[in-house]
Amino acid sequence: MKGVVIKSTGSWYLVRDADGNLHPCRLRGKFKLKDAKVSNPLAVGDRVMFEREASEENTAIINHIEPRQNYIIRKSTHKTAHSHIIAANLDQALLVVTLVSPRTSFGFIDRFLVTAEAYDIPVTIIYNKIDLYDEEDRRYQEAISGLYSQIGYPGISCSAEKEIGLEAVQAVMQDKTSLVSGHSGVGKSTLINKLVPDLALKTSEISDYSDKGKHTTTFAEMFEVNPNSFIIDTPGIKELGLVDIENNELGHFFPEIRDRMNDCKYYNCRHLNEPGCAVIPAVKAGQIALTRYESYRSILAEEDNRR
Ligand SMILES: Nc1nc2c(ncn2[C@@H]2O[C@H](COP(=O)(O)OP(=O)(O)OP(=O)(O)O)[C@@H](O)[C@H]2O)c(=O)[nH]1
Ligand SMILES: [Zn+2]
Repeated sequence: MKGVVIKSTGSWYLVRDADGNLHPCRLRGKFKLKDAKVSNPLAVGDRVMFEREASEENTAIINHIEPRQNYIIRKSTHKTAHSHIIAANLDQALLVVTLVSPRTSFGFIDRFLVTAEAYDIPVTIIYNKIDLYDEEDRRYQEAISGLYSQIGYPGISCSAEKEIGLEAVQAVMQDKTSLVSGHSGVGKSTLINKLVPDLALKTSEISDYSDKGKHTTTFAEMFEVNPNSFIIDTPGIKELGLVDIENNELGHFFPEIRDRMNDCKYYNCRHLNEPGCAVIPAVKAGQIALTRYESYRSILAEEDNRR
């Protein structure tokens, strides 16, 4: 049978078949880790084939993993330790941010976008808590969402709590598997609760299975919004770890820098103070937002420090 992993605990997996039935599964022993730097062979979102074992009543065995279209990892903070695959086969990421209560920083947003670019995952930014806006906040919001949509990250404004604008969120999720991210307190849980019918029921159904496993540490869970649309929630994961980015590659992950860097005089221009740089004049002329350029510089400096 075919299915999708909706929960992974490390030692066993919960797989959803095409009819929506859940199957606790184990991985056939022959699966070795192909990538030695990664600690888990299978993650939420993986498409698998599985079969029931005659001897075991309740557990099925996964015997095939489909190649991944993409995946996101969490890098370990220890240099020697393994990275963890958080989720696989994502169509898009929805980054939930708030301009008030609390205000999401540009640094946080841009870092997330760089990672998503590196993984080639499209991002829509969800501006939540618009019910708290005053006139000034509204203007600010328009400027910020204008800035990001021009670069290629469309925005949706909503209030999860007051149920404003949720149809638009639903529309972008339709027929897709979406990762929902955002820092603590932006309203991810509130939003997911409004979007996923019977969420409490589904959560308890999943945790019924979890109790049977020994290691229940979970990194991500997948929920059905409707038969063709899924959300991947990553409780406890605030940021995606930056992937390894070579020194002069970072510009590739800022679309507005990427568009101009071919005109720089030096092929390895870092767009800091090099002569003949095509990026710096665009920042000065206001064609590239200063906040974006500052994020670029700050990520670059951090990468330098890690070397
Ligand atoms: N005014 C207002 N408050 C909201 C809205 N959405 C969520 N909240 C409130 O914001 C607080 C945080 O919401 P959560 O849904 O718990 O946020 P979260 O992103 O899941 O936070 P973590 O679980 O810490 O990751 C709660 O008190 C919510 O009631 C909104 O649209 N408007
Ligand atoms: Zn340059």
